[in-house]
Amino acid sequence: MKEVSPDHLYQLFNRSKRNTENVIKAAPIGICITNPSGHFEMVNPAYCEFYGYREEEILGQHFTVVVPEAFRARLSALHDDFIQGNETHELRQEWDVLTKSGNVHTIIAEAARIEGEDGQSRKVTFIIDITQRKQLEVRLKQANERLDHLAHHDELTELFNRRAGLQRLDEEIKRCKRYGTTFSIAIYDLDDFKAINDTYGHCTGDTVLQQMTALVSKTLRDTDFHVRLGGEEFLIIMPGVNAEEAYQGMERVRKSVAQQTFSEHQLTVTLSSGIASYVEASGTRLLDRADKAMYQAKQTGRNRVVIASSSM
Ligand SMILES: Nc1nc2c(ncn2[C@@H]2O[C@H](COP(=O)(O)OP(=O)(O)OP(=O)(O)O)[C@@H](O)[C@H]2O)c(=O)[nH]1
Repeated sequence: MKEVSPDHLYQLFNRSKRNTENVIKAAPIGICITNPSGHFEMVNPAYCEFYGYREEEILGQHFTVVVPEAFRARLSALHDDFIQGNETHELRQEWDVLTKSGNVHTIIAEAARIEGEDGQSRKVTFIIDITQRKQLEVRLKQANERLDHLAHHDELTELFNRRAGLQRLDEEIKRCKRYGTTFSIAIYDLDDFKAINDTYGHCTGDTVLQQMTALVSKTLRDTDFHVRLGGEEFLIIMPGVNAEEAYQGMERVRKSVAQQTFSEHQLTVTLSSGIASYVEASGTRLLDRADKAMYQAKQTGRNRVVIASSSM
């Protein structure tokens, strides 16, 4: 075997060191090396650019200069554990970090332990900026929540829509069948609402619907489920409530609507309502009975609440 001279070995070592340094310098991701006490010993240009520091500014500083105040103690402890080889956390982690100008970014950091020339451990950290991806994820989550909301709510009044209402009605019937409890529904409809649209326009009509439904929701119990069935017809599902209690509740609603004025034109409106209670009926049958009671309320002069009779 050919013998390698110490000089040659030294040259090879230096070349390898230079090569490593060049690779680190050219790397498109941020890389830093911290010493056992957590101070920066090396930062590459991508690291400096990301944090907005010049190399000479950041070298020698404690690495927590790029960590938001709230995480500093925790990250310092993790750094110590890592240097000592006691890390229990995942090496690849997501963190919020702080740039020189005070902006918070999100990074993925991955770390490796190396040995320094003094024989002590060093931590090499590789960082990838995922701020934009994070922001997109947040926007996507918000868009999905909005879509989900739209799927179950009416856009004008923000009440539950017909589909969500009918689904809830079926669930309530199942619950009552199973536990032998009861519930009531009320259907209500504004009286002569067409006249408001015809006189003041559709926009004013919309405002009246929004303000009136908000007032009704405020008057109801938290456990009641308020639904826009369509147009100016609404449904209220009242769990655990019998017909008489539902009547009292709807009388309260009817009176508060009749006493209030709506829109910039200070309009007054009244409503007619029909009530039906659960008696081993299907959702459709229950709606039908409440609808007939409401029709009777309209027929007998409007601005009133009628409980469905057993013959309905
Ligand atoms: N502004 C507005 N009007 C609506 C909306 N949905 C339904 N309407 C109106 O509500 C009115 C309903 O009219 P009708 O069915 O004749 O009922 P009404 O005038 O309230 O009379 P009664 O129910 O018999 O007391 C129509 O003018 C519809 O255009 C809506 O989202 N916005």
